[in-house]
Amino acid sequence: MQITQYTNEVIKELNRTVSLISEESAEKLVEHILQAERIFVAGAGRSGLMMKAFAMRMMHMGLQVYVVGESVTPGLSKEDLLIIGSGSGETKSLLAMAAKAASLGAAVAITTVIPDSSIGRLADLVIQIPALSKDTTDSGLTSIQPMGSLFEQSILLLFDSIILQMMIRLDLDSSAMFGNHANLE
Ligand SMILES: O=C([C@H](O)CO)[C@H](O)[C@H](O)COP(=O)(O)O
Repeated sequence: MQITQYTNEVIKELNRTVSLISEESAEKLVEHILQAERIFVAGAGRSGLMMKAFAMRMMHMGLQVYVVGESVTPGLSKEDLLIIGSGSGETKSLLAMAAKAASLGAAVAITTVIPDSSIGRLADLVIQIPALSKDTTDSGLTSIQPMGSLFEQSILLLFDSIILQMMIRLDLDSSAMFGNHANLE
């Protein structure tokens, strides 16, 4: 298959996947974000890269947002929201973070393939992504892509769409957000 044909197949997979995400749970994530004092995001590997991309856009919106594990990230408190991106919902470091956040009384949200995963069961809000997790072989879903690619792409698109809705809610446009763009590049 040619590379551009692969791209078309990936887009079809994404179309199928994002159309099955619950609008209600996505809206609830928006509410949680807007009500939180500060937002912390966490994820490992490629899922973590998508969480960083989401954090960057929220920073552009003027929200107080931190990536867990960065040297300047402060402690979490009960007024805060922790958003985890984990296809499997089982990544040990993230499970420990979710448990700690819950014990501190902070709200925990997760985007995951498996709502009934260890982190999913701990979370206050679960957004299910009907994709494959990195080691799923028998979910009944198929993808031409390896491991968690479909999940990772789907959350990136979901988060970018959540940003679009929050821009309306906060009356922000791209040029206002550009005011917060990095200028030491
Ligand atoms: O890097 C990863 C990826 O699956 C490769 O496609 C994962 O995002 C990383 O291992 C974290 O896993 P999950 O917590 O299950 O998303």
